[in-house]
Amino acid sequence: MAHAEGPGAAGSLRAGSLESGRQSLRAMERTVPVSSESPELGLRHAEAVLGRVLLSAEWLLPGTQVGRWEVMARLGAGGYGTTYSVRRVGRSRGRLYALKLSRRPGERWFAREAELLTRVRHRSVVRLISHGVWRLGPVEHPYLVMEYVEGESLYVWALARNPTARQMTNVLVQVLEALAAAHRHGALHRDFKGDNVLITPDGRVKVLDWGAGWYAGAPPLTATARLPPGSPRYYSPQLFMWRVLSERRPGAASPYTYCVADELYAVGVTFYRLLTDQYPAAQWGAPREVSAPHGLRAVRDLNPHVTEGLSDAVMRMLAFEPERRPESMALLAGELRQRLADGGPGWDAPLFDWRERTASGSRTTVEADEVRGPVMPGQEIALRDARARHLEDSLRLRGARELRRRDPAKVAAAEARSIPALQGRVRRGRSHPLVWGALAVMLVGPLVAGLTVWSLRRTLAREGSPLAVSQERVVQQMASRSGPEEARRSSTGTSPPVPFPQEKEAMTPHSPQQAAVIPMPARSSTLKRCSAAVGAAVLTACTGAQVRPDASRCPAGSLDAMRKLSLNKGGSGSVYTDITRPGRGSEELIVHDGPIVSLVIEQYGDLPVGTRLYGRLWTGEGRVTGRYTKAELPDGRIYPVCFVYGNFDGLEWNEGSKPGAVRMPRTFAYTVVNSFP
Ligand SMILES: Nc1ncnc2c1ncn2[C@@H]1O[C@H](COP(=O)(O)OP(=O)(O)OP(=O)(O)O)[C@@H](O)[C@H]1O
Repeated sequence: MAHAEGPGAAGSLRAGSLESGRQSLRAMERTVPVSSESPELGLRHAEAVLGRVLLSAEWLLPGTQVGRWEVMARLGAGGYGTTYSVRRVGRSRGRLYALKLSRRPGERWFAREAELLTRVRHRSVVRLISHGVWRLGPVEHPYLVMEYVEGESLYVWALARNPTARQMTNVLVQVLEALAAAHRHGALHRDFKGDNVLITPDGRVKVLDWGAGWYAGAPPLTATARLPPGSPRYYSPQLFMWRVLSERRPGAASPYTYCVADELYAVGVTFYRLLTDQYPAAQWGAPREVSAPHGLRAVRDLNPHVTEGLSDAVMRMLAFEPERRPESMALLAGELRQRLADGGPGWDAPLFDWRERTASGSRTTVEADEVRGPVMPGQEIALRDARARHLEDSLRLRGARELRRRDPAKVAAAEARSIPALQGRVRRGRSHPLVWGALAVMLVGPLVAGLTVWSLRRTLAREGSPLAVSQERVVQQMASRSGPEEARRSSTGTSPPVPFPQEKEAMTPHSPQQAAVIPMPARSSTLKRCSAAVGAAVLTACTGAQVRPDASRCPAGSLDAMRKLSLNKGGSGSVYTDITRPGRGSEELIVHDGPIVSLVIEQYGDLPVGTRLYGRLWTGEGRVTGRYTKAELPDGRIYPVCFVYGNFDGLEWNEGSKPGAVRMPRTFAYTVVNSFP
């Protein structure tokens, strides 16, 4: 249950919080611009502005107490307030919550949001814990305390993950179910967009920001507003035209009655953008053309990777006439669930092509979060705010430049970032086998599909398949719209993990017997296909069972590289055996002879979670042995390494294995060696 905390209970700025604020001076020195290069002077300057900074509801220092809540960090600011992560006072290791503090006193949106969140309880709607008013001097700022959602906004998630149609549809279904729950309670969100949805590392949806919402009998948000709140890009054609009319003839039109059909349209706009990287064009009148029954280009026209079922659902939400949109969110959710259950392989391919890897020198650098520089006393907050906004704008612009293609390294890094969160959940005993399933699917789903699609397209393109040519053309058309730089890039997707020269050597079997089994140098078209592809299906079709390789030296430079990475002989860490094979950690995996790409899921030395290990497996003689010769870190750095799969002796076959198709645990380990045994 959510609790209301009155001004009395909320309390005001306490001596304790001032004290803890002082203790945070060094931290503040990092975040508040200082006017001196000397740390001591900087500290004094920071102390001088401490009072001013503490007095802003927009920039509370860690340690500040708001009612029963202690501020940990600032999460971000929106149109009406600032959100902080908080803990209950006195519970330094307790659970995190999100506290949204109103910028202005007596903000009505907060009461509206609290009321809506109290009415709408659903697993995909952020949970309200408590609400109250924080007194800062004579001013009262309303605040809400909500469950803390560890996750990314829907747009960020989609850009960083390159999800499949199935994953995207799962998200859409959860969104529809959350909004349907609100509709059942006679409430509307009225500001639905991708920025107001968080996706947790295990793929769960939380719809946020209900302050603009509506329920029967809700008091007006402002005395004069006749226009429903929300973002114009997400307005339905009816709402858009009403707005144009009311601007031309103020006072002539009666207030707009926002309804479920408008909310459906906003969901349609969000998913149109997610699936095509662009907003739908504004619809000014009912479409007449048969070829474009909605007056919009269909999602599948713009992005052929979107399945028909998903494209169709989004286009129906965007129908010009409200009565042609789905009857209810719940019905559409049910329909999509059914489509998912019946779905074919198209549902499991990533929605966007992979970007060709750029040279490491051309990688963009990430700007530091800090905002530094000289500042006039008294201007700290305004300047800081302006700089933070500028930083956000440039990050957004950079995001926009990444249209159309997704970067496999970024996807791997994003996936690696969510592993600790999921592991934390497992450790806290709140895990469910499904979590691991979801993790595995999220980890490897996009990669398997991306790599397999890449390999197939590459192979087809080489052989001049008409399908490849036509897909290529569509992709080029899409790329050319996304900017000159993007258009210049080749459209063949990510580069394969081609072995280093030394890697090739370490992987090439030395005994004549082995050489007979794998005709490596042969250049038949089938073998070319094999060597280009990482997709497991292609690989396994091409390679046969082999025996254990001979002992050999480590790849050149690997010993130095491993020293640099603090990787000592005998040390080990856990890996997902094959990043191209999704599934639960507890499930078995069939491995075959040939190249393998594993994903590090446990840090050892300076080899972080999310590192990709490139190597080779051999399955002969009742044991699986493997060697890794290249490590690609999530930040794109590549090192030669000398690891064995499992330990020095490899791993005995599990029951039911046969040469060339051996049952193995899906998660296993690597061991650092100084020569291959
Ligand atoms: N319950 C929550 N758990 C974790 N993070 C949250 C939570 N609620 C909000 N946030 C994050 O806090 C930041 C600020 O959110 P806030 O709702 O204040 O503004 P906004 O959504 O960015 O803007 P606006 O409200 O104007 O649409 C966002 O990055 C948001 O993702």
